[in-house]
Formats: sequence, structure tokens, C-alpha cells
Amino acid sequence: MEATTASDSNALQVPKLKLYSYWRSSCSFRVRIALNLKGLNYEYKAVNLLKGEQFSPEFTKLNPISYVPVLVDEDVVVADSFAILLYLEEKYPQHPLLPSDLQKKAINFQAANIVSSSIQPLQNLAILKYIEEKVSSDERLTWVQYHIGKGFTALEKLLEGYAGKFATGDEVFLADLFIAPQIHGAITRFKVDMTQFPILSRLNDSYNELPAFQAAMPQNQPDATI
Ligand SMILES: N[C@@H](CCC(=O)N[C@@H](CS)C(=O)NCC(=O)O)C(=O)O
Repeated sequence: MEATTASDSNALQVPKLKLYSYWRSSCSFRVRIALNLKGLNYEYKAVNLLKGEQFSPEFTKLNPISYVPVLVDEDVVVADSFAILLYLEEKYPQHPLLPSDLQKKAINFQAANIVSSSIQPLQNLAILKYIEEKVSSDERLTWVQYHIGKGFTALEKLLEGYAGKFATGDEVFLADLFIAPQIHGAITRFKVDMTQFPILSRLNDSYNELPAFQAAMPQNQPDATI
């Protein structure tokens, strides 16, 4: 694992934070957005998933299930993007990730979970490798597109009465941190036709304008290979 430093002139000086991340990982992307929104400076610790660095004894000590992201905040180690985001929210309350309105908060959790439980796990590296080996690479793409489509269709229905510039209104909240990376991957990696999803397409245009999202994009990470 190679260490590089991410810095931003607007970031608060909290150099003790370390983020174990992989440039193309949508789960890491969620946390990178939160760190940027909250103005938290962090050290970027690249974990190359294609080289299997997530299975190294050093990394497995940080996360026994061998997935990125992992956040290290001095002596606190938190793995899993959802857990990390809730940790950051409590420890660093600037730029809140959750609205105070209870219904809107619930919609944020629901939308985040559609992505984190019902889309992303079905497109994880190990699953795609298994389908490619046991069936075919064509089936791999058909599989991912089907599951992204199913999740995106649900999100379109869920957000119909809530979406503004962002998922639940005109402010960025938790749902956006899950939706933006999922759309980015759907377009760039899995060639999903986004014209079927007008609300999500509109949200994506808004995400693309925000510096906190731009800086978190895969292609802008120190370990990016494109
Ligand atoms: N629920 C976890 C999922 C983490 C996860 O699946 N990470 C992926 C990258 S997005 C990973 O490390 N995959 C490595 C592998 O499949 O070996 C989270 O939200 O952090």
C-alpha cells in the first residue's frame, strides 16, 4: 500500500485522518465526498484492489472483511462507508450530512441503503469475477446493468416527491453521497443508459458542478490509472 497526501487549501488541518481507499471504489468515493464537504484534510492510503492488497495481513487487521474504505482517526479505526459517514457526522458536525426533518432523514437512509445494500454489493469485484469465470463476460455486464437499473428505477420513484437540485431538496445530504458515485460508475464503467432516469440524470448534473464531488472523483485520485 502506497501513501500519498491529499491536500486542499480550504481543508481544516486535521492531518491525523487516514483514508484507505481505491480510486475506482464507489464506497471510498462516498467517504471522500464527505471529507471534502466537511473540509477535513486526510492522508490518502491507496489500496490496489486489482493487486489484491485488500487481502494483505496489514490491511485485514484494519478491516477483517478486506474491503475499502477504512478511516483511521488517531486510535479510532472505522471500516464500512456507512459507519465511517456516521462517525464523521458525530465527530465533525460541520456541514451536516443529515437533515433535521425526520421524514427527509429517513428518505436519506432509505436511498443510501438502496445503493449500499441493493446495488453496490451486486457489482463488487468478487461477484463480477465469479460471473465472468463461471458464465461469461457478456453476462457480467447484463447482470450489473439489470441490478443498477432495478435500483435506479426504485430511486426515481422514491425521490419523485423530494428531489430538488439534490436528492432530498436543494442541499446535499447523505443520499447524495451514495447516489453520485453509483451514477458515476454506472456511466463510466457499466455503460448504463441514463436517459431512462431523468431525476438521477438531473442530480448528476448538479453533482458534477460541486468542487467537493469533483475532487472525490475516481480520475482525480492519486492512485488513478486513467
Ligand atoms: N458495505 C461496505 C462495502 C465495501 C466494499 O464492497 N468495498 C469494495 C470497493 S467499493 C471492495 O473493497 N471490494 C474489494 C473486493 O471485492 O475484493 C462499505 O460500504 O464500505
